[in-house]
Amino acid sequence: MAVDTDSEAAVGAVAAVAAGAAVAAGAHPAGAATLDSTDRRCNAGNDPVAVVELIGASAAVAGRTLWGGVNLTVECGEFVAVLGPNGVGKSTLIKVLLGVLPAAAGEVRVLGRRPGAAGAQIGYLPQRRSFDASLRIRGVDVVRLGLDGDRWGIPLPGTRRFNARRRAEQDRVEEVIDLVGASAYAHRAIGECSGGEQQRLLIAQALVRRPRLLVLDEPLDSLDLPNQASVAALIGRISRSEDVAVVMVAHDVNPILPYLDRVVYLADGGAASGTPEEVITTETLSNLFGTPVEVLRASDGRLVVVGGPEAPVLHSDRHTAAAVAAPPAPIAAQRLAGRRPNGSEADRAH
Ligand SMILES: Nc1ncnc2c1ncn2[C@@H]1O[C@H](COP(=O)(O)OP(=O)(O)OP(=O)(O)O)[C@@H](O)[C@H]1O
Repeated sequence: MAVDTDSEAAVGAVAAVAAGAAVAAGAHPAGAATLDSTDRRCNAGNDPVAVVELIGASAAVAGRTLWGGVNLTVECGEFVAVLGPNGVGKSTLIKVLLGVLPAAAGEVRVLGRRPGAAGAQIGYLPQRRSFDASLRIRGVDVVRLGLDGDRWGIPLPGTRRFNARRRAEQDRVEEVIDLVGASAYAHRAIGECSGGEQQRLLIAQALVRRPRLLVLDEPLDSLDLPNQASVAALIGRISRSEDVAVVMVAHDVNPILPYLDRVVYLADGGAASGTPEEVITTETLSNLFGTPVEVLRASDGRLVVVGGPEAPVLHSDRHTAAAVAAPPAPIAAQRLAGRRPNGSEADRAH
């Protein structure tokens, strides 16, 4: 979200970002229960409920079908990218997962429930956030808004229960700041932090309630290449260490390629899903877009897409067509091979 120089607007932006977390938190009354981590682990891979499941799903806005036939299963701790050209409906897919927009057809389940019903277990980072340099709110306070940004009323301090909850919350805020590597600057004003530092703090905010699903809308947008690489590595590490499934909209797959389990590639009316090796191929993308598309692999493992309506994995800056990609990022075949084998077919529907 862009913020102008008016500091009031900037404060509004903080609230709006917190509201992003709160949208995900839904009407869940924040409290000690939300800090309990005992029910959020992957259960050694035996969890019977997929975190996200789409079966033949399609979406439409203003009577226009954006994409359709999406089949996707995201298991606990998996990292999935949503790819496709500008305006194809990537953010719309996120709206469907959050329950903001109903699917036009097919079935969508999030943590075994209808979208929107499991809000407290979803951390959400909306698209295009930034803070004005004059904003004085500290990073740690922005993270804390992820815990209590949706809490109304004045708490009654002094009680043992209140104090215990405050301590637990404080511990969690510090823990998650440490997790994203933001301890060195979390007590500075957020407006003084760099774009990459702000992004880490916002990821901490989305994680602070220990969500089982992290939904990120272009979190690498507007970061320089080194920051794209380090934030991508952070998200990949968190998906494993915190057992949180990640669904991330991306315009350039290369920074996240080493960490991905699956991709969903959206095209006008259709979609393809599967492992990156299955989907990001000359054959699959040519079929999907109905026009010749060539996928080239550079010697350092980067993927370059040539042709088609747009080359979404080609460029790191979504506003230029320059063939710049992430730092060396070979596909970690062993990582992909080590993941759950189910759902690995490239589905195509058009
Ligand atoms: N409320 C709405 N009414 C009408 N059209 C809409 C509405 N919301 C989104 N759209 C249209 O739906 C299409 C998909 O939008 P969406 O934001 O999901 O695309 P996207 O793939 O995320 O795009 P980008 O990569 O540019 O962020 C766009 O053409 C957009 O203009």
